Amino acid sequence: QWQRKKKIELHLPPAPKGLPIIGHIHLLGKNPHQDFRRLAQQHGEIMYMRLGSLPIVVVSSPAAAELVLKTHDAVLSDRPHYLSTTRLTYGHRDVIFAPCGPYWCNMRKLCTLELLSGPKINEFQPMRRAELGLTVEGIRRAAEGREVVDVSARVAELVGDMNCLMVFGRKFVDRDLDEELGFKDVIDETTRVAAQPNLGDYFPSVAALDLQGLNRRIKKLSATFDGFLDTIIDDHVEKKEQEKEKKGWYFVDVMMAIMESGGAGFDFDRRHVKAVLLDMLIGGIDTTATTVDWIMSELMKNPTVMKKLQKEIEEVVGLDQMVDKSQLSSFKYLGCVVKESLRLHPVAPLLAHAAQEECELMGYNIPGKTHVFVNVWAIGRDSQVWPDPETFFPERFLGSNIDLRGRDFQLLPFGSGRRSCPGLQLGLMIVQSVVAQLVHCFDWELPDGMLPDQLDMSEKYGMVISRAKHLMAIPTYRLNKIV
Ligand code: HEM
Repeated sequence: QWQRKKKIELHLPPAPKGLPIIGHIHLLGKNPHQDFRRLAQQHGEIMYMRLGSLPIVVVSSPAAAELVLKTHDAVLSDRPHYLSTTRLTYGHRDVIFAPCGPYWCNMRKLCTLELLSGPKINEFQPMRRAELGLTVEGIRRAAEGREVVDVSARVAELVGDMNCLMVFGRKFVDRDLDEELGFKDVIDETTRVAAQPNLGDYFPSVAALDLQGLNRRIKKLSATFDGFLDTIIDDHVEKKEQEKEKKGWYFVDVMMAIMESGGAGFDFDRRHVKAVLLDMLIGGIDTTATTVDWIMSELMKNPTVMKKLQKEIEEVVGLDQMVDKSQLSSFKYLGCVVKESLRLHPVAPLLAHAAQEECELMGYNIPGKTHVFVNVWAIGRDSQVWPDPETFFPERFLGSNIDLRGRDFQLLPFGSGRRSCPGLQLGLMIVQSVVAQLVHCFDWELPDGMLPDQLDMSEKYGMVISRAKHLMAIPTYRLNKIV
């Protein structure tokens, strides 16, 4: 009776009309971020919905985002837990899905210190430069034969290699992870399956039936990763035995050393190591590669912007050499292009948070454990926030001090607050250097006489929103000599 009374007293945010039992599930299709935006246009910047038995709140304005990510950050920075993420993360022993608390806080600090800090990022700069050089050379050869290049696949491979070299100290070929699917394909498939609405999450009583077969698929994928990570860890243990005196430590070694020392100060076994390593793979590769993919797509769709960017880089670098990392900070227009692309294509369109306990938001009651989504995708396309929002126009950022690091709530591609992306510096640096190099070293043309405005920009929903179709283009080498 007390609970019923409490329910009646709750002043919940406005909600679309729901149905008995299923609530609002029927209102969501293949692209929930787009559906949430459409619904928010009718019901407002803060909206309450129920997916089966699961209460959710969606916010879709900079002011509401600030309340979630700054004002009420302490209460709203838990993560939603789903059947898929629970399995993939060894029961939330990672960083991305770990509940707020000492474990999450310590692991996040550790990842920042050992992999994502400025000095660590610099340590791996020569490796990243060499990998970029290999990719440019591969594309240059394709250009000689006027081949159509799968830009999406090349970028994914490059970013995957860079990331694996930093985390594991070696690269992998496709079949190292799965006999049939490629490395990036398995990561892609995982983020896609994990993001698919699972009836078992909405109706826990039918979870065991696995009506959509999603639990089976995620079980198979997590077994693939588990075997892969076990092999890597075993290799490192063996290598350490043989090369005791050698330094050359990679992130995996640091994790293993903490585990073996027993001095973490919190529970830390092989499952924790694997969960965190998986975060660095899934959190680092797909996000960065997809960001580059969207930027290259927008540049090919907008040839005048491409030319202007090439000119900016050429004026500093000339046409006799590749771009050097030290030159990146002088490319103001490149910064605008990156921001503008992330405004239209934030790779994580919904920041997924959860309420640790009941709180008040914009005068409404938010019950404890409610999932709170910040629709960054909708904010980036809101005409009240951005003039002519659907147009790709990097110049809107010239002379503006709107930043993408989480200070300005109209542009949140890396989130904001205590759950914001710890890989921002690394991710942004890789994005800028890859785009600068691809644009500087090559002219790009769409295949089969396709005109720029015919390029299909459809999205494919997942934990990361990627292009529905790979970006294909014909490169022409534009430097004066082979570098
Ligand atoms: C362009 C590249 C990247 C983008 C756009 C991006 C974006 C994001 C976003 C939007 C979040 C969630 C923020 C929130 O919930 O408020 C996040 C979290 C996270 N990202 Fe990134 N990210 C990128 C690169 C990376 C890289 C390179 C790594 C590491 C190798 C990384 C590791 C993480 C981790 C561990 C979290 C979870 C943080 C936590 O829950 O405490 N990210 N990222």
